[in-house]
Amino acid sequence: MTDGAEIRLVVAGAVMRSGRLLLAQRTYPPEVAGRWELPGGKAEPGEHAAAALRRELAEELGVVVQPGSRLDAEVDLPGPMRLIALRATLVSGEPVAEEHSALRWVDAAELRQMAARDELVAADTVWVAQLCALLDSTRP
Ligand SMILES: Nc1nc2c([nH]c(=O)n2[C@H]2C[C@H](O)[C@@H](COP(=O)(O)OP(=O)(O)OP(=O)(O)O)O2)c(=O)[nH]1
Repeated sequence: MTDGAEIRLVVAGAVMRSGRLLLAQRTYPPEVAGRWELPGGKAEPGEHAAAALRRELAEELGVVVQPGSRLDAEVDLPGPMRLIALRATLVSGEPVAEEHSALRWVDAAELRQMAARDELVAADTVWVAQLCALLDSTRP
């Protein structure tokens, strides 16, 4: 238990298209700057995960997404925060890095390679196996 501080929910989006996953490169804080993550952000108090993801991806990437099912793992982060990820489908718009330094679409092999090279935000490595399986099953 903590000192009673509320645990803040962080919702990340696994946006997949044609066997590729959208990754975004963080610009801050310094300890994770340059590493790649699933785009997303903190839910407002009382905000549902899907609504938070729609809002964050509109703000960060300028797109409309349809949130879907949750990835298996969740991660407790300092703060305290709890990180979850939802699959998401692009409904309209093409992602633009409004708040990240870069975006890239990776296939399963590239995602595995980035994880092996320690290029991902540490917490996100819990999803690599599941994401690779999903990417391989949706490859065109
Ligand atoms: N968005 C996102 N955040 C992640 C991931 N993995 C991970 O450890 N985090 C951490 C980094 C941050 O400490 C926290 C989310 O912060 P954020 O900076 O994305 O949140 P936000 O968009 O609401 O930003 P802010 O207004 O608080 O600056 O969760 C991930 O895949 N996506």
